[in-house]
Amino acid sequence: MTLLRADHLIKRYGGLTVTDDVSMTVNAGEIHAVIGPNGAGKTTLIGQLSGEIKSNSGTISFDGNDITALPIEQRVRRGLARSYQITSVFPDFTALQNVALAVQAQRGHSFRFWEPTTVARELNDPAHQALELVGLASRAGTRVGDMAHGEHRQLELAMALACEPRMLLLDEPMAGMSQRESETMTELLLRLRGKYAMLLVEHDMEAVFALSDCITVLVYGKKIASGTPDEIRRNEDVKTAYLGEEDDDLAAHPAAQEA
Ligand SMILES: Nc1ncnc2c1ncn2[C@@H]1O[C@H](COP(=O)(O)OP(=O)(O)OP(=O)(O)O)[C@@H](O)[C@H]1O
Repeated sequence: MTLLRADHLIKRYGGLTVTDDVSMTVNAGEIHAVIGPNGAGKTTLIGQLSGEIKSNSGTISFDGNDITALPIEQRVRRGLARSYQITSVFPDFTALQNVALAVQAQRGHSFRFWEPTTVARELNDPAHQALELVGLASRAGTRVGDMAHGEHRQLELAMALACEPRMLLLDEPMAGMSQRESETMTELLLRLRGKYAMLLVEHDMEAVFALSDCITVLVYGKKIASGTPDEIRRNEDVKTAYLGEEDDDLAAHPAAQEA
């Protein structure tokens, strides 16, 4: 079942077309990766889908409803959540407090007339569940400023999950991670697959090929290919697009060399 559908999205900055007529679909429960060389427009596309960036043209529908004109918070309430950047957390607060604040932000003002103890439970229970889901239950009382980088990225995910999404937009969840941390995040996303649809922008090709049901390749804002990991590995246009890329060289990656 198609959960998210983007049709003919265009984003221009002056004379530069950053998203160039991109159409794609993401099915419920599936992990759909968007890859491409630096500057291909991946982060911009995520911004357009989340509502942070206004498209010049094109439409986005979620669960069959047109959400093109909806602001971020209304998209979140419908179940389309972008993983928070760690810069938006409070380092002196605990992990639990930060996730509880994300729950509160998502639920808006509905607690105004409630008893404080009820408010605390209504915020802390889903926050605890989200921490449990990402494997941070034992760190609930830890000050966020004292947590490791990998744990910060898990926390960002917990904050997005606390909003009870149906689909997550994940912009480089493995960025800056050690090999071990990256493997932990890959295992975590694999556990969440099926329950949540995910659009994943990631430079770690090992993770992308291990996780994805479908991969879309962007180059200079244009979609040049979309298909299963096997189809993408074998695609000549994709191999050509990545030649010369030192860091992200798809052709040089073990996952790609299996083909
Ligand atoms: N606000 C902006 N104003 C002007 N140009 C922008 C703006 N945001 C992005 N761009 C340009 O759009 C292009 C795509 O940027 P974007 O960050 O979406 O690419 P990306 O594929 O996510 O790159 P990376 O892999 O390096 O994160 C780049 O050329 C970038 O310089």
